[in-house]
Amino acid sequence: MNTATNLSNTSNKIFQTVSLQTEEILAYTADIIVDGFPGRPTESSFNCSQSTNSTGFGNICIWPQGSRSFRSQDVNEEPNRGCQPRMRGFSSRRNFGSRDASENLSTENTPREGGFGSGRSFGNREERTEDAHSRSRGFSRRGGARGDFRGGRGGFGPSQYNENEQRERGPHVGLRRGMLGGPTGDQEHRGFGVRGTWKSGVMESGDNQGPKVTYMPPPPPDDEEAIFAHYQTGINFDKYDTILVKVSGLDPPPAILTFEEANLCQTLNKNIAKAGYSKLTPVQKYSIPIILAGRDLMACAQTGSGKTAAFLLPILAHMMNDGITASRFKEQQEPECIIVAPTRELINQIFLEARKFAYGTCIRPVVIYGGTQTVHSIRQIMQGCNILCATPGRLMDMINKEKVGLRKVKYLVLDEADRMLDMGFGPEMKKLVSYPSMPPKDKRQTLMFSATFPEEIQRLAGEFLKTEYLFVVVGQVGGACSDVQQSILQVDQYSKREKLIDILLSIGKERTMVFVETKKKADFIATFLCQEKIATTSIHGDREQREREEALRDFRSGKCPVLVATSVAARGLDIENVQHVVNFDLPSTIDEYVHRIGRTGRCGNIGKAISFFDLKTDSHLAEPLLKVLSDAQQEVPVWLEEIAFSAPGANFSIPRGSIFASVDTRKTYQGKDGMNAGGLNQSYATSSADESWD
Ligand SMILES: Nc1ncnc2c1ncn2[C@@H]1O[C@H](COP(=O)(O)OP(=O)(O)OP(=O)(O)O)[C@@H](O)[C@H]1O
Repeated sequence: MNTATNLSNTSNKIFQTVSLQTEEILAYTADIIVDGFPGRPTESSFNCSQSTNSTGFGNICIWPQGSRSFRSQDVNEEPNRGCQPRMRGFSSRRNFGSRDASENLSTENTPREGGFGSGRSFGNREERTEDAHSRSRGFSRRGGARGDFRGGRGGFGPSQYNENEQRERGPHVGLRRGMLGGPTGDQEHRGFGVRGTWKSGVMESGDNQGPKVTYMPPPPPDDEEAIFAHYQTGINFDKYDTILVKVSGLDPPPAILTFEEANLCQTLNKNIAKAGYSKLTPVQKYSIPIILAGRDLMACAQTGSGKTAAFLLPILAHMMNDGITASRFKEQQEPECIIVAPTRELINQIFLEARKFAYGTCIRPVVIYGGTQTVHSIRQIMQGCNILCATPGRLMDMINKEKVGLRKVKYLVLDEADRMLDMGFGPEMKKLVSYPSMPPKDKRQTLMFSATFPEEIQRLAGEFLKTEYLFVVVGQVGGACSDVQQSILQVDQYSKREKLIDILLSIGKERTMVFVETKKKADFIATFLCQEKIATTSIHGDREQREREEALRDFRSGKCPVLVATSVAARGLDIENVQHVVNFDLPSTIDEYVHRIGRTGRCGNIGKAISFFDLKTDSHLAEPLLKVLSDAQQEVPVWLEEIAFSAPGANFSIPRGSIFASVDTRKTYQGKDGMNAGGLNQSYATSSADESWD
């Protein structure tokens, strides 16, 4: 209660918030003294490198024992304190500076569920806000030493904090109340009105708008060995062949069984071999011929099953066949292919894949994303660009600056398409496809990939695709990868940290991603783990891009085998050897759960996912969790079953499609006379499948 009392002296408003959440706050924070969350000293400002080197804890730092609580005005003073792990445990200090606490409260008070317009509906739409983030970071710097608290950058006002925090909390639920669909498109105004940094649907680049982002990502290594570095497929790779594949839509071309059947050019075949690919995965067997045939495609396949190559290879093959010449230095580039993805790290990864497969050709892929210097993006583009890999905010910025022309776009790829079309990014995507110079859908090929595809999104996606698009489903739409052994443990908020430590100690040095619900908590938990001498780093949307990339490098290299992450790292990231995922907090939606646990068990390798289920907050997930577990042939705890069955409105007789669209929604929504029924529901099994579709 001391915490609450202190806070009440500061602000009644805050106090009210505290009163509601005191228990939770105490559970997380009362016995932790950390370095002024949400920020913590950067290495440069706090000389953390010493601590980093000596502890091997990456870029996580702990305040020394005896430091007082953090308040924003401390910013200028902290650099002299140094940075080292405390010697004692976590129990001694409960002294929270008011602002610090108010931020904690903002975090914990953010509702788990929120509808349209609640803020929740922005999900982790990190990209749209990239420059807004950057600007606020920049402003905070003015008040302190360069590179000081990142925590300052988001501002301390609870409302702003909440907004940032909510963005990171995974997919919103607002979508279900209708999103892109409005004919007037005024959702954009609704969606963006909350922030003053969005004009005409395009994020201001930062020019004349406060301090600019100066980060220039280092160029990736360009020696052949680095370009083609890959990890081994796992023991279950061949089991992919037993998964049922369903293709719906008119006249789908037959699947191919081998790379040779794709008739790719020699250079591409060489690159495929150097990448260590000898056998197609199911999504590749079906998607490659469909894309080669010039068809639009929506494809849904489990995490880690090779969706990236499934679209890159046929696009590259087309481009090679078309005899695309190297684009020359020009003020404005007109790429033939645009690929968009929701997070910076993911788009960078896709770019690296594109670079790998395009190696030795004159096709030039380029990547641009937020959190980096705009001029750097412009420079990259101007040097020539055939395939533009971009996050939405930066892409729209470059289009508006006339650095990217859309006239020649033949291929538009939405990776993590359900995320790209939901409330967070949907308006930008709609803007992109309705841009005057963007070829209409019948003049371009539009391709969408994800492991999850809620029905509402499928319907929205239809607007972007030609009517006769094909829909490929490998396994169950929204199904978890069966190579991930899933366990659900009942753990309440107060016991989570202790349980996490137990798990991590038993895991040893195996690479583990720990997902939490908020950016703030990511910092808390990462610091807590460092304090416990577990080398940990963190990634979330409040970290500077440089720090995010450094965190990923440290995690990939094994320097920090534990990565605490928000949903920003839930989708797409393909990191070798991630053996465990821990959902310290369960996400708010089942789809997000599927993506998170899919960071392990990739490409036929096996992995484990442990999730803490808190009865107070996670009961709404019991039913969909039960379905995901049973579909993936996982053990379902009896208690989970009981909760699921006792949940109000629980109804296990509902068809799966109402939660997991196991059918093409065109069938559901267009009725018998819509899409030719003869063209729908062709089911295929790649081999020996003895299961049937439900
Ligand atoms: N045919 C193949 N043979 C060997 N390795 C492959 C093959 N296809 C893909 N891979 C590798 O499998 C890993 C996972 O692929 P990828 O990242 O494309 O999966 P994904 O389906 O997009 O996953 P997510 O849903 O998480 O985004 C990558 O390391 C990729 O290089």
